[in-house]
Amino acid sequence: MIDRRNQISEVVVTAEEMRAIENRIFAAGMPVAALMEKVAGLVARRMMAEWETLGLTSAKIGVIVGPGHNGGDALVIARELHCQGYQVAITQPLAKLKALTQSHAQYGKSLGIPWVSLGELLPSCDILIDGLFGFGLERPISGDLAEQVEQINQSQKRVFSVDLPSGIHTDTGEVLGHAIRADYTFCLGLWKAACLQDGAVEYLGKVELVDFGIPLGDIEAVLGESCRCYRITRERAIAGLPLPRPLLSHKYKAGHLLLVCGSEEYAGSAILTGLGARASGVGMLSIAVPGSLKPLLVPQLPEALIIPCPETDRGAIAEFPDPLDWDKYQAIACGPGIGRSAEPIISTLLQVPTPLILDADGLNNLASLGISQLKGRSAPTLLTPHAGEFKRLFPQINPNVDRIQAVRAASQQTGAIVLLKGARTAIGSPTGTVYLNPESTPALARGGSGDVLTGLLGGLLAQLPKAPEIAIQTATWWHAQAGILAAQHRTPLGVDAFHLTEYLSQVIALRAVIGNR
Ligand SMILES: NC(=O)C1=CN([C@@H]2O[C@H](COP(=O)(O)OP(=O)(O)OC[C@H]3O[C@@H](n4cnc5c(N)ncnc54)[C@H](O)[C@@H]3O)[C@@H](O)[C@H]2O)[C@H](O)CC1
Ligand SMILES: [K+]
Repeated sequence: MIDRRNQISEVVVTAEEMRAIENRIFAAGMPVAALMEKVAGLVARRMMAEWETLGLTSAKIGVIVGPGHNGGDALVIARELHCQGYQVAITQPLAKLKALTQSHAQYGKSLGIPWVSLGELLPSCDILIDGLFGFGLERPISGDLAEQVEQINQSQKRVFSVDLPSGIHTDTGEVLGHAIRADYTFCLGLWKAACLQDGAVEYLGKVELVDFGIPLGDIEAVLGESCRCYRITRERAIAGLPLPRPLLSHKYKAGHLLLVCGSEEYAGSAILTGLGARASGVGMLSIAVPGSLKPLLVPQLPEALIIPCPETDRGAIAEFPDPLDWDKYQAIACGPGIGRSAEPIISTLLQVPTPLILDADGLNNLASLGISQLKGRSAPTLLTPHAGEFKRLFPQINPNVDRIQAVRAASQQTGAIVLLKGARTAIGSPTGTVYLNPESTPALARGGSGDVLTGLLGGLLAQLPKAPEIAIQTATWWHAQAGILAAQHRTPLGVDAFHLTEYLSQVIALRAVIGNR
């Protein structure tokens, strides 16, 4: 039972995949009308439960019915609400309806549910149900329909979307011309990719999956093993925590991380990255910084071994001290605050056969060297760009539309794991698998928060050097959850990077419910 719920909640599909899964169900004998009845009945019950919680049981309901089966779902919902005593009215912007949708419309009319224009509906209802389009949207919304969508958005009514906010592209999350802004989206059966794409974030409102019992066998038959897209659930993230620690552990068994960060100009970066790493529970932490930063770091991170490096005349790391025993590190994380002229440092690190994270100026220097430098790497490389850094590294790939395809392409091009930061951070692996973080907070859009992630990820990677794809999912989820908790306690304005580091342990203690792990 629990197993099914966990598995379903981590699957992410495209429109094409959803249609193929649905077709298998129909081919096996499930009548289309029966499935619609089941799905829409579940949604109607969830809506009524939600309105009870919100104190909206006497709300007047306006239902927007589109031409396809999304409209059919909306009609079943409208009928159920009407039968339960809700005051319901329907608007149908397009005359032509698919046969099943037409049949539900006919029955709805026979029950006396009023059919009105949008102009009449809007002033007379409190809540709107959006059943205009679902995953069948095939072209931009235009003309009179576009005007109606804008009227809906301007009406400020509470909108509950069925499957997706109408006008949102199911795979990319793009607004196709115009889209309805939902307050609540009930995604049907499996998570559609749009629910985890940045482009749709402002249109989705609160999102909820309505599991209607799709057989796991049908999902597996369609998705197979390769090119899968996963939502990073709490369970997936917790599975990557290096807990429980072995009872007979010692510090060198919990990984040794080398951070390479900081410069005279960005001295604080080294501290924030170090504090992020500290929260990971890493056994040993070494931090290579320009020599003059050592006195600054020791009081902040007394447990760390500080490696003072020769400096450039601008106070950046010029080179690593010689000799440096690279073999003792299980992971290296480089970039925060190192400055733009650190190409020799990056070139050296690329030769080291140890899992390597590059972030911030580590990425900008890599862009100057060229991503072809990654080809010869014998250990995993993890790149953690924001959209600007991503564009410098991959000028041919647009990171702002379909972020799933963007990270997949970048990862396959370089052989590196590529994490594209955003409201819904996307992580691509060279196998084609993509991982998406479902929840975050704009409070994290702030200088230094990425440094904390780099440290945290480095610390986890040092403990899981053979499982970089697990470490990066856990770090991404953990960092975002710490931001959410910090924003709850301190308001979104109080989530500076330093305080964020203090919430990393708290979030594990509170949210992971790890018991005695
Ligand atoms: N996933 C499932 O197993 C179930 C899904 N259900 C619901 O069905 C829709 C998908 O239904 P479909 O009929 O394929 O598509 P839509 O309702 O989204 O609309 C298609 C309809 O609209 C026309 N159209 C497309 N784009 C435009 C446009 N820009 N302007 C005008 N008209 C457009 C197109 O020609 C079609 O006629 C899914 O989202 C669920 O809500 C089932 O009810 C249950 C099982
Ligand atoms: K919809």
